[in-house]
Amino acid sequence: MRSPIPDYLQEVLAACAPATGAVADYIPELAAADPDRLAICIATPDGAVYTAGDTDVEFTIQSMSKPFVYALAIADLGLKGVLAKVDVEPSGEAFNVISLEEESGRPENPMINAGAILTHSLVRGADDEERFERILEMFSKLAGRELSVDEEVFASEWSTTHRNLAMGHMLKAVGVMEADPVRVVRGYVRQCAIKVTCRDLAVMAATLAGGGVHPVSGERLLSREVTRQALSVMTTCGMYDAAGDWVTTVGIPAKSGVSGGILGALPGQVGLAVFSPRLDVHGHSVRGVEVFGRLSADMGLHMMDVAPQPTAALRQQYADDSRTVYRLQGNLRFAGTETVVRAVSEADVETERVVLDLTRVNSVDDVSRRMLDEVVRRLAIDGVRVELIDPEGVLPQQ
Ligand SMILES: NC(=O)CC[C@H](N)C(=O)O
Repeated sequence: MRSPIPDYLQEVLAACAPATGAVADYIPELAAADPDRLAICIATPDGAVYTAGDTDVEFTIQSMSKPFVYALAIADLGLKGVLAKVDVEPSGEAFNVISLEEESGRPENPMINAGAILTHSLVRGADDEERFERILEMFSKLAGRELSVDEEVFASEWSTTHRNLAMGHMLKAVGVMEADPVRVVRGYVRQCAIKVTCRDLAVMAATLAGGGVHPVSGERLLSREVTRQALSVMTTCGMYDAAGDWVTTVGIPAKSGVSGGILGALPGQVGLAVFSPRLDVHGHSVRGVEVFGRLSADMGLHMMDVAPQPTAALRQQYADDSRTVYRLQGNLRFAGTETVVRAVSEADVETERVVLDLTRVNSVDDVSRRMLDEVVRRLAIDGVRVELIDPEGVLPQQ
């Protein structure tokens, strides 16, 4: 059978209105982009990739680099170290606004330029070359292929980036950034000029959606904690002064870039990317926003969309002469496991044995494991022996 998913993406593409808006031209070389390109790509955390349109056309990553460099800085320095330098508050302002928090002198968040420039400076490296090489290497791993810099776009932005240089000098002047501001901004502009395709972005996003594990290589590239932090700031700050509108309508942690790409990562489900260079007033791709809205609505991807009937964790419960059996199912997290704990607490177990049957359970998170341990311990105090049936070994070892 031919998968219906590429056909669906093709349909979304065909239904797109002709793009309005204009390509970014404050970076002169970006004005040369073909404004009517359009690509959509989705990638699952287990490595399936679906594409439609110009998915293999290269463009520069621009601000979509920011969450990944933020992740690298945290991996290098620890979250506390990074938070001491860059806050995580949505600024509600444009990406290129020149501002710092009054008291702390920190940029408001790592998704606006001021925060991203400082974040770049925090990546480990003996000098700027090594720092940049580490970023490029990480991006290549995330994309699953060797990436390189678009030297024309780099030179073009570097020769006109007075605003970013002003931010670099300001960060240095207030003492929140240690490194040389001109070198850091140069590195940041190079980071923005790394070339990617829509497919690369979807795969990179799928790594975030998969909790830091690369969808194709299976390699863990980011820890769960770092991934969570990157996704969180994407949610609150990734779309700058349109973040509230985006979160409420689309509901997918995302990051846009002035080259016309938007990448989104829905935790546990899917990585998405759209490319269409014409931009709105916020610097987001006009058709990118439109397509994300449609994909989210069609595929039920809004992260706040609560499933009407989550699968019950307790599938069946019965007792015979000698034992009370609880059959559990699905992915056990706090809310589901609580229903099991409640059932056992309220049952007044009269048999000598209790069986907790996990045969149909797919996964058990840490808190659920602790809750089940506590059930076993408390029943033992009451003189009830608990037998755990876990043929697939889903219960995490302590
Ligand atoms: N929003 C963006 O993509 C901005 C990135 C661009 N390199 C800049 O610093 O202005």
